[in-house]
Amino acid sequence: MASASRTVNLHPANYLPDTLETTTFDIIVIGSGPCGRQVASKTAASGLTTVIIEDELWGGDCPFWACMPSKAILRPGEALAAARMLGGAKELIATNRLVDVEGVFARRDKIVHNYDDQWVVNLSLGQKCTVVRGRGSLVGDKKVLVRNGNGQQKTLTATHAVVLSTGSEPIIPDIKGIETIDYWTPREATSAKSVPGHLIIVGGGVVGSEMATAFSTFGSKVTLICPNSEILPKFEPQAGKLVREALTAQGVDFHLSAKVVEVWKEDDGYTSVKLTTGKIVTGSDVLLAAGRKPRTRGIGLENVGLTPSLEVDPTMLVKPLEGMWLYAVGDTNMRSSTTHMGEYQGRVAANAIVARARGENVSDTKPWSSFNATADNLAVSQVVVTDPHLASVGLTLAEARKRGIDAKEVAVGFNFPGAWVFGEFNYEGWAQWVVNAEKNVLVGATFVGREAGDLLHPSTVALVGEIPLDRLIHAVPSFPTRSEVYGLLLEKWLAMKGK
Ligand SMILES: Cc1cc2nc3c(=O)[nH]c(=O)nc-3n(C[C@H](O)[C@H](O)[C@H](O)COP(=O)(O)OP(=O)(O)OC[C@H]3O[C@@H](n4cnc5c(N)ncnc54)[C@H](O)[C@@H]3O)c2cc1C
Ligand SMILES: NC(=O)c1ccc[n+]([C@@H]2O[C@H](COP(=O)([O-])OP(=O)(O)OC[C@H]3O[C@@H](n4cnc5c(N)ncnc54)[C@H](O)[C@@H]3O)[C@@H](O)[C@H]2O)c1
Repeated sequence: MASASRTVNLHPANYLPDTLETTTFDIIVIGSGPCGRQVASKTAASGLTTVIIEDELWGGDCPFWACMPSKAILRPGEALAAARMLGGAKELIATNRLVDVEGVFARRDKIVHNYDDQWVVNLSLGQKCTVVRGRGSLVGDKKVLVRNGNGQQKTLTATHAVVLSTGSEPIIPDIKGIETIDYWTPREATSAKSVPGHLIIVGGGVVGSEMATAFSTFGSKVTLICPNSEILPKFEPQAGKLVREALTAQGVDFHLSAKVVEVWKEDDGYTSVKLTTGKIVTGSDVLLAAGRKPRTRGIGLENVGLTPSLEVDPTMLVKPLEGMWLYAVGDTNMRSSTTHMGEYQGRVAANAIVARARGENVSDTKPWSSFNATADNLAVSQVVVTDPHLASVGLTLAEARKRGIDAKEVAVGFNFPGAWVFGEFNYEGWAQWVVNAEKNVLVGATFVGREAGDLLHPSTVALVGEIPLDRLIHAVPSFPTRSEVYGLLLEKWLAMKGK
């Protein structure tokens, strides 16, 4: 069995509620994750006094438990695989396809600063924010109680706004016997100290697919169980299929259209799971990766007449609530659970808070204004760090058509010189645009290919800027680079239009 416990360094002696010199701030932010800190840094920079409350590691999930450690453990396997495509490099790499796991974990520990959060605290202090460790909860309009484990507590008052940025927590599926096993959540996977013999992953979304990629390069046998007919169901079906085929080639077993109905512990310490298909799979460890829900329990929403599922307007103001003082950003509002989109919401919320504090009315702003998180609806971008990467922005073809858009699909492969230099004529990939044919602009894009995540951003820019595709032909990709795929997409689209 792999061990899951971690030591974290919280510096608990510092920044306690009793050390606060005042209890009144212009802005109170609950949660020091990337999204809360984004708001706080901007409100503080504009001269509004801002306090951040945090009851775990300062910095939230992204730097310690989520984005950074997951990408840290994925990158070595990916780099090795990329080098193995190249004659002249592959001969120098051991034929064993596994990474050096101890080295990978040591690098991960460095990247997460050994679970010591002082560097992020220093960032917040440098941004002129007041820092306080404890659990925050709403106790009335603009009133937040901060309480720590030692019984210290203070009630803080906001003169302008309270921002909820409390993040999300894993959904634990309702499976018979689940309470009898010692399962992993994503935290135990990204902070693993040893390698499971056989990891069973429940859920075929982003976490499930990324962790299947990582642990198979560590030498674990991996079985992934997904209730949908294809993995990564939020993306283009062809993209999920390509990632699954690559993982299958790497030795991962898939059970699609299957749910776990029961789990139990075997006498030898292994865990068995029974599927809706009747099959039983036995492994050393189980990772639950079945999605996330807002971390809103126990934060006092009932004290201001709200329920745990928060709805926000385009400025991130919580609806329906009088007084325009409560905002929710990042995973808390579950609009799109990524760091970059949550930080974007944080920027929009900060703009609105600062403007409202000056007495401006910013509630009826147009899409794409600095007070309106329009991209949440039209331009969500994401790179799934599987091997190959799955990078996407905007709408899928099906979503676009559902919205009544005259959407056309343009899809090409990666058979061109810029891709050949990354392998030996064997760089495999798929690029797809979803075009609004009537307006001649992009509404969606997907790229699948090894290390292809960075190909996405030009499409995001074209989509947000609504650049006419005829104009884009003047943006000439350099030769020989993988960006040549843009030329192929454009030529295909112009041919489809008969130009
Ligand atoms: C395994 C994994 C990998 C991921 N990889 C990526 C990736 O590569 N790229 C990407 O963009 N996204 C990734 N994500 C998603 C990303 O981690 C989240 O979207 C992001 O962390 C959300 O930031 P946040 O500020 O909303 O919340 P969080 O980062 O969760 O921060 C919320 C903070 O609030 C604190 N808090 C909660 N309640 C209270 C309270 N009552 N009082 C005081 N403090 C409180 C918590 O302790 C926490 O520190 C990944 C997620 C997972 C699970
Ligand atoms: N690279 C990145 O940007 C990155 C990486 C990891 C996570 N994240 C974010 O973190 C969030 C959480 O990721 P996630 O993979 O947990 O969620 P997800 O929503 O991406 O996928 C959840 C998966 O679990 C399945 N599922 C749901 N109920 C189930 C059940 N009862 N049994 C088995 N499977 C079930 C779903 O069908 C889906 O395939 C995502 O929103 C994602 O955007 C981002």
